[in-house]
Order: sequence, then structure tokens, then C-alpha cells
Amino acid sequence: MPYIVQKEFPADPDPWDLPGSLGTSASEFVDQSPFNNNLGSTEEAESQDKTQLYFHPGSMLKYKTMVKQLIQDNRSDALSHSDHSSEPQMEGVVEDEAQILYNVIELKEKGQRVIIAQGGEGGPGNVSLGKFPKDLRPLKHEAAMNRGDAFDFEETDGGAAVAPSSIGFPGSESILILELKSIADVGLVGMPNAGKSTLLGAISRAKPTVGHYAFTTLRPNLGNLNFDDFSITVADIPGLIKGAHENRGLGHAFLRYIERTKVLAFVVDLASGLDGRKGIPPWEQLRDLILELEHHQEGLSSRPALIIANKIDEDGEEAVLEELKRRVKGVAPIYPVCAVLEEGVAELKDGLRDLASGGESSVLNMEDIVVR
Ligand SMILES: Nc1nc2c(ncn2[C@@H]2O[C@H](COP(=O)(O)OP(=O)(O)OP(=O)(O)O)[C@@H](O)[C@H]2O)c(=O)[nH]1
Ligand SMILES: [Mg+2]
Repeated sequence: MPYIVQKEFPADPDPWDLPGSLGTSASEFVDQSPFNNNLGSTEEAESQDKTQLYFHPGSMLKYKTMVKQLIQDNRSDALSHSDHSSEPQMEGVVEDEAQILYNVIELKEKGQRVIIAQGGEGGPGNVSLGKFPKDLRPLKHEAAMNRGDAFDFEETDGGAAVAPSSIGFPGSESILILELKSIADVGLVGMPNAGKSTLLGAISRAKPTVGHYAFTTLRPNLGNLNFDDFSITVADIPGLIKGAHENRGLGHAFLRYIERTKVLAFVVDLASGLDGRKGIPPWEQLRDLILELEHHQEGLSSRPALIIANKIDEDGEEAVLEELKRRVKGVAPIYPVCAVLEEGVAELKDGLRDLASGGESSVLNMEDIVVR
């Protein structure tokens, strides 16, 4: 083989467990690159350059320059040698080490582009070599090279000497984990079975799966709320349980969906814990949800929020709703709804519209909820 490229990727990284993937700025990333100027002398940096490939565009530029230089060097070598071998002598030159880099780039603008894998330089291509005799077509030549056959210049019909094709340099490779940063304007946040999916179906044309068991939803469902002059996207986020920040009930993945919404709509189940039923009262649901959000990422619960009190059709819910209003009085607006019968949905849509459009909004703080 004319050259060896070894790539060893460590164990598959879990996209939800990338250390430092939150809050690490692009500049920190650049600082990790050995191409950075703080490496000491330029020569020192150059010598490291030749053994490593990086995904970062700045690094790629430098790599490209290095490869160009190598090609030029090889061309002049080829010209000065009498054996006319046009194959670049690259053995051992391009050996790259796999690198795991976080926050390679954040694409924020429409049309923004980034090079994440550079194509290989050269070979010069058929055009540069003129007409090929049939038995010297590039593929045959490459196969023969791999067998170790010797090559001489051949004569074309017109009598001009042409060199066999050259393979060129390999391109770089990148394995990327792409992360969607923003999924919706509003996130429906609640415990399993609170009725989030039913609610999304009631306020939009989305048709998410509904089930009377926990964790029916494992991926966010999206729905659009269209107003005359305005449209908002609502995400039905999978249910969170206590300990979600420690990844209980796939909490890490679900909490990260919440990071990608602008405002929060806490959905609580009024019937939970009612009349000796299994479950926890709505104010405790709110407290637990806020705690999980804050444990996952400080300030995550400090987004504009409203509360949706679902299942007002259940017997005995009036007392629970009054109790809920008393315990969170003056904190965030409460919208009582029955998602299955679509009661209270019109008022809720107006509330979501105000919230998402940045009108008057309130934040639901832990201290503002009376639990005992
Ligand atoms: N009585 C009553 N039941 C409801 C209401 N809304 C939803 N439900 C029921 O509550 C159960 C859970 O509904 P889902 O919409 O799947 O709940 P979810 O919050 O999406 O649950 P996960 O996906 O597990 O997080 C289903 O049996 C629904 O029929 C409601 O307004 N009243
Ligand atoms: Mg659901």
C-alpha cells in the first residue's frame, strides 16, 4: 500500500453523556487544538500538525496547507527522479489520530456552512494526463500498483509519453453526533400520565400516542398552534419522574429536550393522589419537576411559565384545584383543562400565545410553592 491511515475511535460516545458538552464555548474548543499558537514555537506546532487531523475548520485549513506542501514536494521529487514514478511517496506521512472534540460548531444562521471533513488532494486527474491507452486506465493501474507491478511510461497513439495515474491523498473522516438545539417554543413538562400527549392532541392537529401507563411518550411530539398572525410550536416532552436528573426514567435525555424550548407549560394531574389514589398531589408534582430541572441545569426552571391543571372532569378535583391555586397563588397563571373533552383549551391557547410571544410572563420558583 502506498500509505497507511489508521483511525481508532474509542468506544461509541453516548450523545446524552458527552462530558462538557453543555456550557463549553467554541473558544474553549479552539484552545484544545494543538494548532493553537500557545504551543510554543511554530516549528514545534508544525511537527505535531503532520500527525494529527482535526475536525475544526481552522485546523482543516492548516492541514490543507500541509498537504499542499507535501504534494508540491512530491511533484518536484517526481520530476527530478529518472524512474518517472508519479506516485506520491507518502508512507507514514499522513497518520492521523482520532480525536473526540466537543462543541465543534453551533450552526445558528440560515445558510451557515462548515467543513467537517476535507476531501483528499490530488491526484492530478485524467485530464492532466491526456489520452490513456486502454491497458493503462487508472483503475487497472491502481490494482497493478497494489500487486507491486513496475510501471513505465507508455506511448499514446500520437507518440506522446504519459504517466500512469496517481491516486492522490486521502481525505479526512469525521464521525459527528449532531444535536438539535431548539425543538419548540413551548415545552409541555410534567410527570408521566399527566395528560401531556392528550393535551397536545387537543390544542393542535398532532396525533401523539396516548396511554394509561407511564412513559407512553419516549420522544417529543410536536404540534403547531396557528393564530391569525402568529404560529407557535409546542413539544410534548416525555414524562419526568423524581430522580430524573440522575437519569432515572431516561431523565437525562428527557431533560435535555426541555433545554431546547423557550417557555415552559407545567402539566399537572389533578386526579393524582386524589381520594387515596396512587400518585402525588399537583403542588408536589410542581415542586419535584422544578427540582429536577434545576438539578439538571441551574436556571432551567427560570423560563417564563404557566401551569396547566389537567383532568378537571375527575370527581373531587374542585377541592384539589382550589388547594393548588392557594399554594401557588400569584406565582404563575393556572389553566384548568380537561384534555380529553377539550374543555378550557381555548383559554389555554390564548395563554400559550401570550407566553410564547414574550408578553407579560411569570417564572415558577421553588420558594413560591407552598408544599406543607
Ligand atoms: N380523566 C381524564 N383523563 C385524562 C385526561 N387527559 C388525559 N387523560 C388520560 O391520562 C392517561 C395519560 O395520558 P397521556 O396523554 O398519555 O399522558 P402523558 O402525560 O403524555 O404520559 P407520558 O407519555 O407517559 O408522559 C390516558 O389514559 C389519558 O386518557 C383528562 O383530561 N381527563
Ligand atoms: Mg405522552
